[in-house]
Amino acid sequence: MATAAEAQAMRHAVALAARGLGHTSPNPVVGCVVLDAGGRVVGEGWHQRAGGPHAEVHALRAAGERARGGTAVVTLEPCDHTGRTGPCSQALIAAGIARVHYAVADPTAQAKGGAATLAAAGVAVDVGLLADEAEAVNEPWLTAMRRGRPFVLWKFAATLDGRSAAADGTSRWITSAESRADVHRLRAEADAVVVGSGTLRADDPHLAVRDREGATQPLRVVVDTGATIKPGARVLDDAAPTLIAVAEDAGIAHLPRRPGVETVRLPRAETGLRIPALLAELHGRGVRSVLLEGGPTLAGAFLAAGAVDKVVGYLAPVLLGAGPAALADAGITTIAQALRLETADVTRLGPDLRVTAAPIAVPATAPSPRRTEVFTGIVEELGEIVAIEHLGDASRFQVRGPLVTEGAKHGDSIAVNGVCLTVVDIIEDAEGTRFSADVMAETLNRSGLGALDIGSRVNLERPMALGGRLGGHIVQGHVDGTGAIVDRKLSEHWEIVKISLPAELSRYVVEKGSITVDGISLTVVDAGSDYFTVSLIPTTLALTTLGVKQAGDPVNLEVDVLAKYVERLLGRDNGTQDKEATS
Ligand SMILES: NC(=O)C1=CN([C@@H]2O[C@H](COP(=O)(O)OP(=O)(O)OC[C@H]3O[C@@H](n4cnc5c(N)ncnc54)[C@H](OP(=O)(O)O)[C@@H]3O)[C@@H](O)[C@H]2O)C=CC1
Ligand SMILES: Nc1c(N[C@@H]2O[C@H](COP(=O)(O)O)[C@@H](O)[C@H]2O)[nH]c(=O)[nH]c1=O
Repeated sequence: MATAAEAQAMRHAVALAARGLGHTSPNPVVGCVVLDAGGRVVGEGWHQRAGGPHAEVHALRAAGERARGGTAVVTLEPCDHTGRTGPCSQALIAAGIARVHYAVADPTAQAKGGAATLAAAGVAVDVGLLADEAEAVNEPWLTAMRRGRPFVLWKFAATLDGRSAAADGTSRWITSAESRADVHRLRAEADAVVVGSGTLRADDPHLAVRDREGATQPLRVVVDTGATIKPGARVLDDAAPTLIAVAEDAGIAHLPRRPGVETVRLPRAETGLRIPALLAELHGRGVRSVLLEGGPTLAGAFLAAGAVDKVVGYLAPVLLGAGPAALADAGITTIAQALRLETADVTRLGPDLRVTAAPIAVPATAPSPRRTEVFTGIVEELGEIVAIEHLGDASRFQVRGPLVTEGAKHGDSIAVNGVCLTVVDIIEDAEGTRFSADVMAETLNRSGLGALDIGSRVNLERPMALGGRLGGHIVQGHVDGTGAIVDRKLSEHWEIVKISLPAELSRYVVEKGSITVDGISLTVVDAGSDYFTVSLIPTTLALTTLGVKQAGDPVNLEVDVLAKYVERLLGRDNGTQDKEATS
């Protein structure tokens, strides 16, 4: 339990952290307040710039000897590593701090562990004080660390009838001076401001921060597949650095070559450049937060890629009646696919309204309203879990699987150990291409996915394509239950594996029938009331999880859907059928 003084100190620490916004990338913003043994504030500080002292060091310096026996209140778990500065955990121990309250755990493998080091040194450690506030101030950095790509805030300015420009393409200005000044605050807090080539041509935008003293200028990024930018474009001046993203085959001889202006070649998508590749490039350059300033076409592509974390719309009491909408095609064709947002804030700015909202996370393992996928149980690739992030009672898995990830996009399905998951993100960087997918608590509990760890191998299969071969049998990717490997017996050419079977599933399992084990379509050799056996050929052993799983390891089971239909048609299911399936 925190005292009132500690809670007040944390509130102040969050405000201190906010002072670093826009200056600390690629580091987080962090605030710290030190209380002496009597609960009086004796030091405070915040991380002011990357490479500079951390918040704890500033606060401890200010407190001096008064820190001994006192409490440090800090918005993020103190770091445990030596980077450009020493570990804060050691600094706190050396200063004689007796208790540490930190609000949010550090999600990075490099820095986390400070809490454990402090506890091992006898410091009392508490986590979670004002965690929501501390999460909010560090949202861009935390999102970037958790998702492996920069946080993206899409900003647009629109008339009350939803237009972002007039019919002739002019759009200056729809919103008021107050709103536009607020946009410069957003630019100052962002590491990069991004626009598409359409906006570049229509507006010749400048994209730098203006009228904000001490602001760190963001990287100006133009997404210009064909390198159409004119040498005299305003973004090419020296007010801020500029990155021109072009296609791998674009001619760039005419582009200016001077300090502050860089060109990067990226792979093409169906339209324009690949958004995940753009974000990976920016992430690699230390960009943790992107302000996407449009226009409507590029914003649609970001949304379709699942790459918008927050939206801020400035709505002006203006009508145009014609002209481009604030958002162009985002891959949504029917109302069931509408991207629903949760409004976080509505503020009046002069005559305008500023609405801030975030996409509502749809549990990715919920039945899709859009389609029913069909798998065949022929595993395409043995993938690997490379990260697991805990999001409340759900988990976000990052899975390495270059084959199934190729050409995949946000919203696609991939069966992971026989569980149909929806791709949230495609992540491309030096570590290779991965996809991330969310798994609800219910699925974690009811399938073997909850037992997976970083490094676990997983069977991966994309849904069957129209006209593809049905190599195995019809697999839905809806796990009915879990069994466990009972034993494995080697024979000369194959291995007989015995797997335990939950009692409620045994009626669907018959000799020579089909069953899906961890997403693999297999033929049942022998079926008992609480077990079945399958024989595995060397190829299956080499290419799937069943080659490595040992006695006691859990496996996901999906019984043959035909058996369920037969049972229902014969009226023998007592209405219980399939209610237990996980997804
Ligand atoms: N009110 C507001 O907030 C804003 C209004 N506007 C207005 O919007 C209009 C311009 O909008 P628009 O033409 O949609 O321009 P965009 O800025 O959205 O640029 C679209 C272009 O970006 C390029 N691009 C690169 N990669 C991709 C990708 N993956 N997906 C889609 N496009 C990609 C494409 O051209 P290519 O591949 O050839 O490079 C595409 O045509 C102007 O009238 C401007 O005034 C613009 C911004 C904000
Ligand atoms: N029209 C419009 C906006 N347009 C956005 O501002 C960009 C111009 O930036 P700059 O050249 O730096 O002033 C332009 O390209 C587009 O992205 N923004 C707004 O807040 N309100 C508006 O009414």
